[in-house]
Amino acid sequence: FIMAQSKEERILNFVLQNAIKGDPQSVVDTIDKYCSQKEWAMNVGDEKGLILDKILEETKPSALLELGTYCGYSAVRIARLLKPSACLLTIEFNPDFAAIAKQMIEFAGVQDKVKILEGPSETIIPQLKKKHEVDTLDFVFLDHWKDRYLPDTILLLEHGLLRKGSVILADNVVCPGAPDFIKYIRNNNSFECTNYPSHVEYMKAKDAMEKAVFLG
Ligand SMILES: Nc1ncnc2c1ncn2[C@@H]1O[C@H](Cn2cc(CNC(=O)c3cc([N+](=O)[O-])cc(O)c3O)nn2)[C@@H](O)[C@H]1O
Ligand SMILES: [Mg+2]
Repeated sequence: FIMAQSKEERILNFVLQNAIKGDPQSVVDTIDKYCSQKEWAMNVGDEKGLILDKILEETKPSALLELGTYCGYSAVRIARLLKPSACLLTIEFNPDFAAIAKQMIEFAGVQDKVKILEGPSETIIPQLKKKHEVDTLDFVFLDHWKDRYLPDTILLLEHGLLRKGSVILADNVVCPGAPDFIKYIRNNNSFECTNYPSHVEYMKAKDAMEKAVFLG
């Protein structure tokens, strides 16, 4: 019985049945279509997605980290813009969501540029250098629990994962908001911050993204 599935399974099935296999743009557009017309879901979405695209095109990153894979919308959106040698590591602790994201990423054909790391960010970030052969990160996308933005940013610093020029981009700094992260990052002279006003995905409510460039 179709409604017995989870919302995330319905999103994946809609993509498998309506998007073009191997075409990441069609996967992104199809998720946006479903989530704006049928069931809202917490993807970064098309409006904030264009801001993400622009910052990626300016940064041209090779080593990327995303916190909070969910259904894989932003992993596909990011990977579609990466050069062949670039690699996005994305951390997800919910095994059901990780399984859905894996299928979404493979259907889009970007699996060679994306690696899903299953587990909580607080456990995996300290393992990135030794276990996942990361040197430093060029780009970090924060889109997981909002009260983890600050502690995980501090973990990235403590583990030497940021270098001069590393870009951190945080979703939802207005709604739901990440006030402790914003207070810290805007008052820390080692970061140069820029705010990008926008709206909550698929809604009229105000939201924003914050870019913080590490100055070393
Ligand atoms: N410490 C963590 N480590 C690994 N994965 C995590 C962690 N915290 C959450 N996740 C995963 O992030 C995914 C997405 N996620 C993000 C959030 C928090 N984000 C929001 O609540 C949110 C809420 C709205 N909203 O209410 O309008 C809009 C947005 O864009 C949002 O990101 N909750 N789950 C989920 O799959 C979850 O398992
Ligand atoms: Mg978000």
